Amino acid sequence: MSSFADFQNEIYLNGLGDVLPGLPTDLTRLERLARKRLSPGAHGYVAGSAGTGATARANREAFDRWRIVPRMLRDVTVRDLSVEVLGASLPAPVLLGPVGVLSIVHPDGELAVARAASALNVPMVLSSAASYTIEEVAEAGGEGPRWFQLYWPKDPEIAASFLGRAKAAGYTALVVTLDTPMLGWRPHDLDQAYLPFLRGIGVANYFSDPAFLKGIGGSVGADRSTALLHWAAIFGNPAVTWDDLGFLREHWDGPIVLKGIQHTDDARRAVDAGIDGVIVSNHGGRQVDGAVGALDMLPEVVAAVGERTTVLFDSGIRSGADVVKALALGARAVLVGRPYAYGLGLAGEAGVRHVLRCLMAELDLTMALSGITRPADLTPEFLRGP
Ligand SMILES: Cc1cc2nc3c(=O)[nH]c(=O)nc-3n(C[C@H](O)[C@H](O)[C@H](O)COP(=O)(O)O)c2cc1C
Ligand SMILES: CC(C)CC(=O)C(=O)O
Repeated sequence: MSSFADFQNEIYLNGLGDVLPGLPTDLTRLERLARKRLSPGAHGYVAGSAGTGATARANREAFDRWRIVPRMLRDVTVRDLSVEVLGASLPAPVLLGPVGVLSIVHPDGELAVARAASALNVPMVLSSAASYTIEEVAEAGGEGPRWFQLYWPKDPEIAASFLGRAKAAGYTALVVTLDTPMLGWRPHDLDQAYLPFLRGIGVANYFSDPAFLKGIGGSVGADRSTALLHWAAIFGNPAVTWDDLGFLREHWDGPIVLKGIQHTDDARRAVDAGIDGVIVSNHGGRQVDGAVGALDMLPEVVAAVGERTTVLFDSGIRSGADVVKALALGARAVLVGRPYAYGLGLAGEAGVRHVLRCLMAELDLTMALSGITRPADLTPEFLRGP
């Protein structure tokens, strides 16, 4: 695709329904449609956030406080959205972030996401808590780029086994999520008594893992309750500290990225420990209620470690303009979460492609109309801020 915005002309010429699965092109409207179409339990799980929702709101408010200041007469005919991230070239500064349990919104779950990502050559970050296994998703994604996200389990043998499986299945980078050693307080799910795992969704990697099975006598068994209880016991590891990062290096020889960094000191420690990148993220506001908006911390983290490491960002991205803002504040690329889960829920693989194409086309147009032709040229000077 020479210009992502050609997509806009395709829509004008052929009509939305001929080019897209008939879904809204504004991802906030897509979100509202998903609320109507998904089951209350699944919608509540995806849309929900921690406590009163203050952090999720703070994520959006942080974006609203920054405004783009477009520049004129800068020849924006030819644009190139590609960026290099951890040694790989991406078609645009956008990745599909790790979202687990996706078969709650569509039976094809992560398989459909892998196909959509592969079609656009966008990296998909596969969650440890996916509904399909590391190997199944790799096969669905074919030659497409893929990263693996680790939820650091209590049992180091399971962690090592996951990393070995991911490596063997062609996942190139490792994302280690630090902000979820346990689930946050999520009233949406508590009130509906809805937790995907207890319904056996999101445990595919565990139930197919020799190290996990060893802990329950070799197999899951017809009554899955023993296996599920064991899963709940080993899923998160609240005891890990900075001293344990060496374990990751011992078992993973590719790039390692820490997800959930919000404080500059943590970012510095990560870099001092030889980590290849950080994701400034508060898990989309799903973990700590009353936390700072993720975008509010991005400039500080970039100032602290931006010259020494790759800084990525997620939490609250809903439009191409949001991507422009995060990039101008120093992120190399962004990850999206809920929007593509809604696309998946509404239209399967085509819905995920829809979300990616809309986001990239809008990013391309917003850059062009702001006088920018390459992501690397985006600097804080293009923003007016708090
Ligand atoms: C339904 C759902 C499941 C998620 N599962 C994971 C996961 O398995 N691993 C992980 O690191 N983050 C997970 N996340 C967090 C996302 O990776 C990401 O940080 C967040 O969704 C970004 O915010 P956004 O939804 O506003 O784009 C999940 C988010 C949602 C909404
Ligand atoms: C396995 C989970 C903890 C999934 C997750 O990260 C989330 O629901 O936010």
